[in-house]
Amino acid sequence: MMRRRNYRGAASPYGRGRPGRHGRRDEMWIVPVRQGGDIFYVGDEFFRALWRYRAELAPVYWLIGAMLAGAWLHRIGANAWVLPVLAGLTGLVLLAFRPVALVTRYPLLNRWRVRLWGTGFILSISAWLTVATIIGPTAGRMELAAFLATCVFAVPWIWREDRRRLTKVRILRDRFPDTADAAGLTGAKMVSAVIDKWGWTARIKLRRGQHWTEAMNAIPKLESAMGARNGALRVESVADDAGSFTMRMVEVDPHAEPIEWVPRPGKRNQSITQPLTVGVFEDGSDISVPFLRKHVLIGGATDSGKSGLLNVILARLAECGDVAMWGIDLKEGMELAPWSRVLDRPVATNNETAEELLAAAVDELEKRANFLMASGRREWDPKISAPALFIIIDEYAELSKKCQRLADSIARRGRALCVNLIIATQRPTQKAMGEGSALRSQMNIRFCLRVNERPDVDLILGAGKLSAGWDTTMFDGPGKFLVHGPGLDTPRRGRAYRIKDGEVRVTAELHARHADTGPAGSPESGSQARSGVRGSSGSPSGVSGPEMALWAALQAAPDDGVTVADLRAATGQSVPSLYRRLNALRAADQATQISHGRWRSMRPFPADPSEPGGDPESHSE
Ligand SMILES: Nc1ncnc2c1ncn2[C@@H]1O[C@H](COP(=O)(O)OP(=O)(O)OP(=O)(O)O)[C@@H](O)[C@H]1O
Repeated sequence: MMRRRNYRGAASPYGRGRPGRHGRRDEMWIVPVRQGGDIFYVGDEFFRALWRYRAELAPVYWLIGAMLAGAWLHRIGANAWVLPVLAGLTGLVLLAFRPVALVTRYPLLNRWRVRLWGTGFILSISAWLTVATIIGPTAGRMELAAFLATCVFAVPWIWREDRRRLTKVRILRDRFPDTADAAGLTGAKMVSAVIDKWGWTARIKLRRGQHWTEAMNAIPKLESAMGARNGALRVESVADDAGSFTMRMVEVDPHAEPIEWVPRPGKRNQSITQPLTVGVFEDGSDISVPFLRKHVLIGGATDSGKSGLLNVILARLAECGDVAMWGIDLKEGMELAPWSRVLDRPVATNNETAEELLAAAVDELEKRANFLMASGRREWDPKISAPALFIIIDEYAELSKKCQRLADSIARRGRALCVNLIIATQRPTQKAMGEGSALRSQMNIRFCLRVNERPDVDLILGAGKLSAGWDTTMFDGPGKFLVHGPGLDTPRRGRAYRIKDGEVRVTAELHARHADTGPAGSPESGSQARSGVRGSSGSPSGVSGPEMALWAALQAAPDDGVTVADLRAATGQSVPSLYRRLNALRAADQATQISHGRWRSMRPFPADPSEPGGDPESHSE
């Protein structure tokens, strides 16, 4: 078989058409030879460095560029002063109006500080060039002026956070071959790196024939080669490539100090269908927890940070447009009071109002179950018009037996229906959770903060967790926890964000669902507590939203249908939105128009739940 020839004419046994590697036994040594002597090599490296570090060297290039441009304009003649003036004006106009293409290419222009810097830069350089055109770039003190202006603009340019990060990435990448060599991973290359607050993460490509587990074994050597502290480095495999790995260097212990709360931008534009970030793992990565259709248990000793974590979860849920929340706080409503405008029902502060609230939740759950059965579906898909309902219970052990029975019922049946519990308690013993209750086993996400007794870990996280290495008795600061749940099955130490009282107030204000009416049981909220809930979307349709109210009204409609005016009253929706939904239901063969302006459901009797049915909500709103 003819072998393909490489570029030097040597036959490659691998037929790749490129030079073979040094040292193959059946191959002669091929040493790449540079044309020219050492001076060319040095020159080559020098120009490469000028290009590679162009961002850092930019101030020098500006200075040289300005001097050359000034000299050229001056040679053209004094009348050319109009050119730098026009160029400067164009720059200022572009900066002021920022065309989409420009901002897409340079997103930093969205920052006012960058624009301020840009305005100053354009004004200075066009003014200097105008004068240089008329009197010459070296006349008087023109060079000094250019040098000083360059220094002034270079400081923020060099100091920019992202530029410093970029420089650090480059240094890491350039040094990595030596580091890898020292750790016995000769030939490994850093392909990319990202710097963050706590350290950096890099993707490493190993030499062919090496496996990522070799990097795992080389961790102590890598730490030593990089001069890092013990335990600072983590190595993880890359799913689709056994010869690559991800290297995470934690330079600053993220848990050494409280981690400040980071709100999400925008107003209620998050969704419960996405995991919510509640804190930071010890390696600096975000703790993203999937709350959708999950019951949550938070356990820990006094002052371990349960209420703090509960506040973070509430803040994250408040940011979701497709979530409604109710609260029970038997510490006289102290913990949940700041959230009263976010909660869709007055906070229950005693066992009587808690019982009403939980009974309403069971009622809601049954309505949802009937609705899903009638529409042939099994799971509630939360959306703004049909939100997921979370019932937050601080200090569960204080609830009466009757309340606990209702909560147990919600825990058993509420998951698929998006009626979920978030419970905080110190020790979830069988007694505290209610005798004969299966509530604990229904909790799919469990946060275990510091506990005083080792067996409490098993109580909170589940039997066998302590012996499997989940131990929180040694945790020193408040807010530190281990979390167990779907996708969270290794004991990684996490710390919740610290959300201060002021931030709670700001978040609650930003995501307020209604005007404040005080806790349940207070005179001003009495009528609401009795009548049920505040409409989660301002409609009279209750927490399930207009979608379910519409469906219920269509199902209850007589044979000659229900009028659009009645549907409006039942759902609180506008006529165009109602017609949009009605047409979608009609297209799905679930509703029919009997006569002008009169509608009813096509399926007045509950369908067989095992039968795959249409989804009345699957149409765009
Ligand atoms: N993530 C956190 N980071 C830093 N400090 C925190 C954090 N969470 C809570 N703290 C602080 O720890 C202290 C106790 O917190 P918290 O009240 O939440 O504990 P707790 O477990 O609810 O206590 P208790 O059982 O007495 O209600 C408070 O001073 C709070 O500011």
